[in-house]
Amino acid sequence: MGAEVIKQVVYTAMFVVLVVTAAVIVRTFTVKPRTILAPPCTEDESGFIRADKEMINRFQTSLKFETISWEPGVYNVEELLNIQEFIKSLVNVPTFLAYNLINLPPLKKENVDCLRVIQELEDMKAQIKYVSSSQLELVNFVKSGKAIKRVSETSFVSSQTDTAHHELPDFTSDLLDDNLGHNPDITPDCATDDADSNTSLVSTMSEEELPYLTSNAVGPMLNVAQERSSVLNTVKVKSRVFTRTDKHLLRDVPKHKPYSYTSYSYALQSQREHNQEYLIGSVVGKKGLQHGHKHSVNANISCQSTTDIQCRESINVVLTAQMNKAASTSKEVSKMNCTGSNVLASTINSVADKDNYRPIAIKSSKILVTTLVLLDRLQFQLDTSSNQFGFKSKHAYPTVHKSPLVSVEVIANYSLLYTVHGSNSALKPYMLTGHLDVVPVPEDDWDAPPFAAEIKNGFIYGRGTIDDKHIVFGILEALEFLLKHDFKPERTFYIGFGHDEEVAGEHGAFRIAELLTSRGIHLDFLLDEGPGVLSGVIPGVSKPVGLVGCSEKGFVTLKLEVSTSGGHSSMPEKESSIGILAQAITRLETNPHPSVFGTGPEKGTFEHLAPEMNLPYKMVMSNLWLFYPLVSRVLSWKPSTNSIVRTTTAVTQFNAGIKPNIIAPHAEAIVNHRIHPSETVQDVIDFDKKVINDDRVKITIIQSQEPLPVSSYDDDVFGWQIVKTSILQVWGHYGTVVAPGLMPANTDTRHYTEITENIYRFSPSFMLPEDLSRFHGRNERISTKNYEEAVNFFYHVIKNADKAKLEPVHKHGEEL
Ligand SMILES: CCCCCCCC/C=C\CCCCCCCC(=O)N[C@@H](CC(N)=O)C(=O)O
Repeated sequence: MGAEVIKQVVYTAMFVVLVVTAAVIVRTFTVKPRTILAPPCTEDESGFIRADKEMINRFQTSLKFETISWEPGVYNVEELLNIQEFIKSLVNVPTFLAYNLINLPPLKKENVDCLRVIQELEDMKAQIKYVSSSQLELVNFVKSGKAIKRVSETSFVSSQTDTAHHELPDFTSDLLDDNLGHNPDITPDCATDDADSNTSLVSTMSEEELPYLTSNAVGPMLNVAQERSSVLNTVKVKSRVFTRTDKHLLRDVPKHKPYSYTSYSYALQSQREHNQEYLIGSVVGKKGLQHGHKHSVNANISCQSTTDIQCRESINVVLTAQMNKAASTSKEVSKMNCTGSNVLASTINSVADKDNYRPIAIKSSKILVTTLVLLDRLQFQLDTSSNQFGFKSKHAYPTVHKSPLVSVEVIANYSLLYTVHGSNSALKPYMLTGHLDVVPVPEDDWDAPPFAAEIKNGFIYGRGTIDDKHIVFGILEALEFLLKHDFKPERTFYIGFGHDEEVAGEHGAFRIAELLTSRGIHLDFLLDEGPGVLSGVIPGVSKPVGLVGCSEKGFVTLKLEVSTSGGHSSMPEKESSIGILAQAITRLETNPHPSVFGTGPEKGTFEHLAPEMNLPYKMVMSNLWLFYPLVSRVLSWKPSTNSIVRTTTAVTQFNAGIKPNIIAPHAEAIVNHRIHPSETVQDVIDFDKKVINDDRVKITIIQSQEPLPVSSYDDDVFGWQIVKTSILQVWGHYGTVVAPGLMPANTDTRHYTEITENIYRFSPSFMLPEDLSRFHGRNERISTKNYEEAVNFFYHVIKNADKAKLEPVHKHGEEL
């Protein structure tokens, strides 16, 4: 009886194995490539867009500009004076960015949304927690007269002195009378009084001291910065006072206008004697007199310290003080249009010429980057309806910018929205997006300088080459070519270039999406940056894979903190804050989030690629129902493939301790998770808490974003097919196959989920495994050939998407 049962079990098991094996074999040999439905472009319509010298040159020029939006504004004062000239010299540089810098229309006060500016100022105050105490500190400095005294005591060397002393504004008085920026009684007339008291104050100063007085907004700033810095070295401060800045920096006020300006810019630079660290501060101010009434004095102060972040904070305090003042004059809005705007306008006018209010973001070998996130917060709404950009004839893409079919809007001061008007309003519009900003270069040990756009062995090196200026300029080149060849689209499409994607797009893409939503626009599909054409990256596939992100991982950034009593290092407790936190971090790293492979769009990746794989892989990948655990394990080995298998954990910052013999009472770390689409932010936190299992570790959320929805990659979905077909048109001759996938990083697409269900992420970059680390890393580059392919890719997208519907091209489609 027992033997009979065993026999039955063995037979059953053999039968099961046989059936499974048969199923695996059948499946392996019957999988077929997916259908392409979208119509390819015909050669005669297109020709091929050849990347000639000019096209490459336009792209190279774009790489010499850096637009970063994530650090507080920092100017290299030494070079400020060159900028105006530099900008002028750019007028004929045929680049899109040059147009951005040069040809924006002048600020029109009547178009400034005052209430919004003021609201933004208020928001800003709320965000900057340390402001009130530091501001008080500054004001007290000034009130006690310490500031001036201290500045005078420091060994200043004046390189230039101003000859028109009696006209110098006193920024200190602004700070004082402003009463921390909350005095609602401040009016333009108060500014008149300020100016008078300045004069008397000035008259008590000796000739030599004058420059220091005029820098008295910087003086306390430096003092605060120095006080906060724990370095006790003597600081030698070199004062450089620029003469009347209308000569150097500011515009000449047209004589016929019934107002006049006196404008000033002062800069201080200090150099620590031994370690060559620099502290640079600048004050830019403007006093306006209009119709006999003096307007307020405004100042903007910026500072850079190579070593002391506190310094920058203190400078922001002063800037905020000025802004607070502006906000407090809201009563006067109607009279003065918008005082908040004046603060900014004075800043802007100080570095740009007459017709430009736009801040400058340039980096070349000569000019240092300036970044203006503080200004970003104050978003002017410009009236661009007249489309009066002065760049048209000079611009690199004149046809695009002249075409009656194209309108351009500046969004949130820096971002751009192009509308290419189609003739058939029955066709649902689509959108192409990219971003203008780049990430900084933390180290410059590149094979070629990161902002020189040098070509070496056929590759253009530069920050932004693959992230993401090739998209911005690829789209513009393709559109220029098409319009030149009389292309008149039937389907309307939008092109959105955000300016702050690298910091989550909360100003640029967010506002573009908001605007489109307010216009009731719903898109058929949207295409943004994403993975690319990957060769040798996906295991088992020898052909290049055009991987299109159909979803995007979410993220949560957590702060982990441990606080203990600290104390003398000679009598330590058994555990320290650092030790406890380190243990928590170790637990997180040694207990990765579980594999959820196969529950998101990565399943589609392998379903699409299985038919293209070599036999063993083909067998495994076309039978994921059986081999999930094995595949998941193999994919976990490499960071790039591991990123699609699970929610990842990256410990990105760790801070604790100040001195070798002090036990750090406080330790904190930042952990950045990228969340797989089948999980949520809460799942991740719950998991972490369980793994850490220590109540002494306080966990707070810094920022989070749920994973984005999965867009359809069915054969009958228009957008998917457009992207797929266009990839094959450009890279098909390499035997490229297209597959849907999961975008492991984030893009601007998070802001567009309300206006379309079909979001695809694909960068027209040909990538080998070693190229993946070039994103945000060293030696970012693109081959000139690849750039040409990028342009042609967008050419095909625009042509393909202009068709009304999909038509089958291959008949052999079969579901897996
Ligand atoms: C079997 C499939 C293997 C899949 C391999 C994945 C290969 C991925 C290839 C390229 C990834 C491209 C990553 C570019 C990221 C650019 C976007 C970015 O950096 N975003 C930032 C900022 C933001 N928008 O939040 C980010 O932190 O994610």
